[in-house]
Amino acid sequence: MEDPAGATLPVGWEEARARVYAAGRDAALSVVTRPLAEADGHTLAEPLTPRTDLPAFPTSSVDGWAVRGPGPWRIVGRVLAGSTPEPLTGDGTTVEIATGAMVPEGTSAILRIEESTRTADGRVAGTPRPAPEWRPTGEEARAGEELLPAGTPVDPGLIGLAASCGHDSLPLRRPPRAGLIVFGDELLTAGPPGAGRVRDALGPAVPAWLRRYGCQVRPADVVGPVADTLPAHVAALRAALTGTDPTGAALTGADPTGADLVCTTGGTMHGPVDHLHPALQALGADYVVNTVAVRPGFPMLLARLVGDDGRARFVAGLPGNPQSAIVALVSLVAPLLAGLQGRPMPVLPYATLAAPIRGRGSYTHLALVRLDATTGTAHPVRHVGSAMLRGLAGADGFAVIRPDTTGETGARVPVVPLPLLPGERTS
Ligand SMILES: Nc1nc2c(c(=O)[nH]1)N[C@H]1C(S)=C(S)[C@@H](COP(=O)(O)OP(=O)(O)OC[C@H]3O[C@@H](n4cnc5c(N)ncnc54)[C@H](O)[C@@H]3O)O[C@H]1N2
Ligand code: MOO
Repeated sequence: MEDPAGATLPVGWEEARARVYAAGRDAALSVVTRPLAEADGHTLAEPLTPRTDLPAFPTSSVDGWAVRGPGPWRIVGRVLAGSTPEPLTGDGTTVEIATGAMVPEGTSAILRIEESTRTADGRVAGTPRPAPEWRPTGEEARAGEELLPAGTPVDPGLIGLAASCGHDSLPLRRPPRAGLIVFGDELLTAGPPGAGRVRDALGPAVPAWLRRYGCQVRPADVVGPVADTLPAHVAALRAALTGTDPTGAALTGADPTGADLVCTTGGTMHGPVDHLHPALQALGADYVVNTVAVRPGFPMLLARLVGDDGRARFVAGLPGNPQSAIVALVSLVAPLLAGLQGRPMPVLPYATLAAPIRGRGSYTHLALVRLDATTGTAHPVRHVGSAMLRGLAGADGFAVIRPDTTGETGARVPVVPLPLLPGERTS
């Protein structure tokens, strides 16, 4: 979208998220079949259904005696887990049964071993509990019943369920492959900042954030700082998107299909050495989103390139200011990745503001907060300038203060989470 002066008009934050999610869905990664042991971190491409009823047969929940009719009962055999028992045909008979064993046809009750006694002539006596001591066929699920929908992330809980449902492998969407290109001649990659130069804070951090969103990022796919020239920008982007080195040769060990998503940092504005927009133009990219009405981070963008193979690949332009880059990750990259994997749009949790947060006029304000899980409250943190990372390193996410509003104490607001792992930020 262009205004009459030729400058791009920023799109609303919610609209931008909806657009990038839809673009991801339209370019959803192809479906592959993977054995269960390799399925973690993938996404269900089809609903998960059991191959049989669960349990597949009536299953004893206790060690004891499967009895028929009134007691005492004469012992006629034994059934262990893992076999198909003969039916109990006569009243007054019993078989010893193990937990997990298939209950013989004709069983009227199961008597726990510790609640049974023996008569003088060796028969089993006792009173079975009134509630059945076995799990009936189909108690947990019926064959073909939808247990989890397509788009569900595969985690260890799902993997265990799939195995119990009888699956050896599943149709899945793989984790996206991502790369990072850092722009900026002023960046140092080692040692303390000074003399006009700052440390590259994004090259080491963004790949780790991307991995927490489930991306595969290989060390070789993290490139830069790239020289502040247009040809260097074009070459770096082309190489990352195609899996070749900047001279066009295939990279040793590189995936010849390139990354699904390439993030870049810096150069999103139109300064003298900001080459991202001209580089995208040179590569024939089209914008899904080009600047967003959000503070900080408004110059963020998402562009799409369709390769010779017809596949869409994406470039997420993260602004150079370090906090703004992370705002762009949570704002655009997270919904894009959800779409690419066929997952639902991320649902934002709500929290109650423990202190006021100012609005940013007609822009959405993403304000770093620490969450208190016990009270459900969000607490603004300090040191939140867009060039700073101090506040972010102690925060759980960003409170969303909608355009033309102020975050009053006590207001319920959505929170965009940082992709933290269990145990992080617990102190
Ligand atoms: N005339 C205007 N100038 C700027 C505006 C504006 O509206 N008008 N907006 C500012 C905002 S807001 C942002 S955000 C930045 C975005 O600029 P770029 O994406 O082009 O980023 P750079 O100019 O390359 O760098 C900005 C800033 O961030 C530092 N930086 C860059 N990369 C890294 C890194 N990997 N690690 C640490 N720090 C990094 C860089 O040194 C600059 O200080 O534009 C403003 N300007
Ligand atoms: O929006 Mo800039 O991204 O405020 O620092």
